Amino acid sequence: MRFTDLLRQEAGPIWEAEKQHPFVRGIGDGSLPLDRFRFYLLQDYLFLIEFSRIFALGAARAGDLATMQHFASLLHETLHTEMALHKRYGERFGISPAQMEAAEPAPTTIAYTRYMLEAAWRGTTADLAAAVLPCQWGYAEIGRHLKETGDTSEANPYRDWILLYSSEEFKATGDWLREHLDRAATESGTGDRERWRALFLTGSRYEYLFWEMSWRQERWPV
Ligand SMILES: Cc1ncc(C[n+]2csc(CCO)c2C)c(N)n1
Repeated sequence: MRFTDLLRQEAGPIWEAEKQHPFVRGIGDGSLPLDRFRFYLLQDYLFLIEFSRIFALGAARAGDLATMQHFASLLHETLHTEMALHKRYGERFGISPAQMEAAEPAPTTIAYTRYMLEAAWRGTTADLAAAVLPCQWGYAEIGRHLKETGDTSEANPYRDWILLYSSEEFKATGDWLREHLDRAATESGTGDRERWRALFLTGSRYEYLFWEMSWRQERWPV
C-alpha cells in the first residue's frame, strides 16, 4: 500500500466529517446561504495568497529541475486559475479583487496558513507536500463527491465551484504531490514518516476547521 493511502485511511473520519459538514453539503445542493459563502470567499482569497508562498518555497527548495517545474505550475495554477474563480464569484457579489485582498483574516485563516508555512519553511519538499496534501487532494475528493451526489445544474449558484474542483486537470496536480511524498517515504526512516503523518492529520483537521469557520462566520471575540 502506498504511504499516502495509509495517511488517507487514517484521516478517513476527518475527511468523512468534512463531506458531512453543512457548509459542504450546502455547496453540493445549492442551499448554502449566500452570506456564508461570501465570508468563505473572502477568507479563501486570503488563504490562496498565503498558500501560494508555500509553492514558491517548494520551487526554491527543489532538488531538481522537474520538481521545480511542478511547484512552479502549482504556484501558477493557484495564483491564476483558482484565484480567477474567486474573482468571478467576487464580481457576482459586487466585491472587487482589491476589496477581497483587503479583507481581515479570521483566526482560523491565520492559524492554518501559518501552520503550513512554518512546516514548509523548516522542512523539506516532502514535508511541504505532507502539509498541503489534505488541501489539494481533499478539495479534489470533495469536488468529485459533490459532482456525483450534488446538483450541478445552472440552478446551483455554486456550480462553478464544484466544476473547478472536480476537474481532471485539478486532480492531476494533486497526484504529483502524492507521488512526491510516496517517493520520499520509500527512501526514509520511521522518524520522517511519523512527522509526515502528523502534518497530514493536522492539515486535514484544519481543512475541517476552515468549513466550520466559514459556516459560523468566525470573528475575533474582541
Ligand atoms: C481552505 C482551502 N483548502 C484547500 C483549497 C484548495 N486549494 C488551495 S491551493 C490549491 C492548490 C492548487 O490550486 C488547492 C487545491 C482551498 N481553496 N481552500
